[in-house]
Amino acid sequence: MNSTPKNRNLNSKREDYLEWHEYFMATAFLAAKRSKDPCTQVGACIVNEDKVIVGIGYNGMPNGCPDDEFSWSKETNQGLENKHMYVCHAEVNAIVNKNCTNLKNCMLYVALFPCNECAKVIIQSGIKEVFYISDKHAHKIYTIASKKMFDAAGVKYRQLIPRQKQIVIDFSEIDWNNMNQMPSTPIKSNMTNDGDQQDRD
Ligand SMILES: Nc1ccn([C@H]2C[C@H](O)[C@@H](COP(=O)(O)O)O2)c(=O)n1
Ligand SMILES: [Zn+2]
Repeated sequence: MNSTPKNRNLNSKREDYLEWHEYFMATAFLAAKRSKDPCTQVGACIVNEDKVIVGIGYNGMPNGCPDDEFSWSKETNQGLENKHMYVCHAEVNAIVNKNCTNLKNCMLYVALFPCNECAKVIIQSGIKEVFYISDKHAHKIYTIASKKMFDAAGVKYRQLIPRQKQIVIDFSEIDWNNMNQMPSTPIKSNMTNDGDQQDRD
């Protein structure tokens, strides 16, 4: 997939570029890298009819609920110490983070098939199609409920089978000569706050 300058033909169009589905799903997977969930990191990316990304989200604690204070455990049945009480799913965060008026006829890309709570919000938002990679909870009642609602509401869903298992992001690609000669120094970020996606300051 990634060709180095040495073996790349610089006189004709690249052939190994990402196709749209891969690009949007990879964007969802990149967003998932922001998740603090120790067990499962999920990202979601919403795309409009013009193939413009209009919303991105990942699973995380709600606004104002510090992710180093709220429990990330799921081992306990003690309701208040179980993360499932609190975590906002990636799909809902992508929907509430939308940067357009409405999501009518949009497509949603998400790693895991949406649960029933997200399915309700997806339907209400106007999203018309869901692309996912894994349906590993297909046997669970909440997934069956999701599909029942999607079928009734006319929301299509389709599993994506990626052409390759991995897409590598290599920061040194943009300046191959210089960056590969540099000692590996940490990338400095000017973002002082590592707050979650709703923290804008
Ligand atoms: N479609 C989905 C499915 C799951 N999530 C989130 C919810 C939790 O933070 C995590 C699943 O945790 P697990 O039960 O695997 O420990 O993934 C989501 O955002 N969207
Ligand atoms: Zn959900």
